[in-house]
Amino acid sequence: MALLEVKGIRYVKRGRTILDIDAFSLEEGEVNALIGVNGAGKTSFMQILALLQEPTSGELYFKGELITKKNLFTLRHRMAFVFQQPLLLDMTVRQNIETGLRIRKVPKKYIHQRVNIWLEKLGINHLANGPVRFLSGGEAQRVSIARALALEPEILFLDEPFTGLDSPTRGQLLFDLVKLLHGTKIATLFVTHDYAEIPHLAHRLSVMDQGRIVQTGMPREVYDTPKNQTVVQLLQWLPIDIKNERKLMKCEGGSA
Ligand SMILES: Nc1ncnc2c1ncn2[C@@H]1O[C@H](COP(=O)(O)OP(=O)(O)OP(=O)(O)O)[C@@H](O)[C@H]1O
Repeated sequence: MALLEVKGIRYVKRGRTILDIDAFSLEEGEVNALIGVNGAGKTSFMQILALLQEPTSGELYFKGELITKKNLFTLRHRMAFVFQQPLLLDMTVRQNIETGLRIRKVPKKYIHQRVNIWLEKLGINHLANGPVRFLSGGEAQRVSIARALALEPEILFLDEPFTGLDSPTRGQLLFDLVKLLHGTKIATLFVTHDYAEIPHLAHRLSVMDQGRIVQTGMPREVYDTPKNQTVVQLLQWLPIDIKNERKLMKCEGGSA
């Protein structure tokens, strides 16, 4: 069963249809990369999935249960969001991670221990008691990811989390995140404009165009059988390893 499922979502703003999505699902434990040109509707869609925005019409289901105003608040607490900008509070690193746990009413006695675990996992132990205002972009994004993962969400939304980071910082953070996510059952939807991240991180790829999901599938599948010209055009920027992987499979007698 899908963890999160969309049925016939429309999102209209100032008379304009921003999203018109027949069906979409996020499966348990999967990392799904959402791509599309600027303005395609990725952030709007993610905010609706994360229950931060209400669609104009349509239905969302969490583990088969219809999401309504009644269960919205509880279900939102089973999700976490990492924004493009870390959006940290002007306090210490530790306090930033603790705040979300307090809001979600995690018992006090567990908070310190849980924060320690995620400080360690994100490699930011040494920054714990310092103010966030002196952090570099990469460090701040690590805090933001630690804050989200410390909530132990069932679904994680990452909206271009590596934007603005230099290549080595981005590469290391990506490497660490892959290890963390693939070692958990957290379903993740991440928006990216850097297609080099896709083969490392994503089990599935979803392509968005003008407010619609035009194709979803394994990255190589989508690359091999693009549904339309938009997908073809976008995927010409896919990194060489996906293309090579396809050739490699052929050489090894694979079916690709
Ligand atoms: N509150 C709003 N009111 C009116 N239009 C909006 C609103 N929010 C988003 N839009 C429009 O909806 C479209 C989709 O925006 P969105 O930010 O979701 O796209 P995106 O794919 O995330 O873009 P990018 O890659 O540039 O971040 C854009 O044309 C945007 O101008």
